[in-house]
Amino acid sequence: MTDTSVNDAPLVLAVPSKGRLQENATAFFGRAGLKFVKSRGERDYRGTIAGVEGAEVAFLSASEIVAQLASGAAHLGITGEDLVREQVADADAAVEMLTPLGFGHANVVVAVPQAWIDVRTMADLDDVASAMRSRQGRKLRVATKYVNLTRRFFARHGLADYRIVESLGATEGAPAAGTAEIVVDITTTGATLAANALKILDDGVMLASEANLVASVRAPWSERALAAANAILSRIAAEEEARSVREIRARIDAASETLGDLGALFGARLPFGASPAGGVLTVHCPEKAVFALVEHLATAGADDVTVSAPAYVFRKTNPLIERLQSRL
Ligand SMILES: Nc1ncnc2c1ncn2[C@@H]1O[C@H](COP(=O)(O)OP(=O)(O)OP(=O)(O)O)[C@@H](O)[C@H]1O
Ligand SMILES: O=P(O)(O)OC[C@H]1O[C@H](OP(=O)(O)OP(=O)(O)O)[C@H](O)[C@@H]1O
Ligand SMILES: [Mg+2]
Repeated sequence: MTDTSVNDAPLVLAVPSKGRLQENATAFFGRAGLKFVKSRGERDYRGTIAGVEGAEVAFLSASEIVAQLASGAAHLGITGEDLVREQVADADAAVEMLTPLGFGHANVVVAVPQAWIDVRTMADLDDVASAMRSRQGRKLRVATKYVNLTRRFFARHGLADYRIVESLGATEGAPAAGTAEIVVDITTTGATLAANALKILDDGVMLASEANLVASVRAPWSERALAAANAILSRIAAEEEARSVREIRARIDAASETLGDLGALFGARLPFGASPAGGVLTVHCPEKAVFALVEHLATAGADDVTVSAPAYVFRKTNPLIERLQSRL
């Protein structure tokens, strides 16, 4: 590749196109004003973003998104932390988790048959595994698709007498089918474990996962790609900030300096600066502090106190872009 092509490489944003994360991920980008355009119709696996220059959208499965972030084929993507920790050998070197997204919650857990009433902890499981090994000469079989997470977690608990049976689906059925004694799998409601008469060990939660916005450290971060990332991340951050703040406007007799330190008192700030006596004051404050602040302003003689929820709050810089830049 020549220098110009590297400098020109577009940003690739990888978006779940199927499975559990698809709907929430699409809604998430929609809230941030990021609308995907598929020029060749619904089955097109490549798209663009309306109004964002230099960005391509790749529609992929959650696990393929991890692979592309790890290799550097995609710059940004949404995927589950479970898949990142499982699929990427040195995840912290290859990718940066920019922010958790509040959906796609699921735990990766160690589950054993409910009938094993004396087995409640990893230490109990270790006893079972050692006994199987010494009395029956065979190893405890663990059905899972989370091979690497399982090896790491079992090693941390000093459990060595086991063998992994790789599972590609319907993992919870393995004990009943006789292909493994226990399972490591992901769960949200617990319904599938219960239906298969399995229980989670007390200390058997290996990872509490949720969907994350993830950046690739290895992708070709051309100037063009960085500019596109800036446009995307500033919209996402503006929507995130807007969701957590309320804007309060009021006519007030006193100058804003006489109101005390609104930052210390309410976690609020004056985005457009201090207001003079007899002027209009604009305050941004956390949602939970709204009524306390309104009462504080009323005490100072405020009138027409109007509270609204902004759609976006754009700042010169934002935590997402700062996190990304700190890694490039
Ligand atoms: N109850 C759940 N079960 C499984 N995954 C969940 C659940 N809740 C949230 N997730 C998240 O969704 C991710 C994708 O799971 P999903 O089953 O949708 O994948 P998929 O689209 O079938 O992809 P693949 O074909 O690669 O398995 C999981 O890795 C996890 O991070
Ligand atoms: O705790 P629950 O709410 O019951 O969810 C857990 C189930 O969901 C997942 O399977 P999925 O439906 O994604 O099918 P898959 O195994 O084909 O990915 C997971 O592998 C469990 O089987
Ligand atoms: Mg699945």
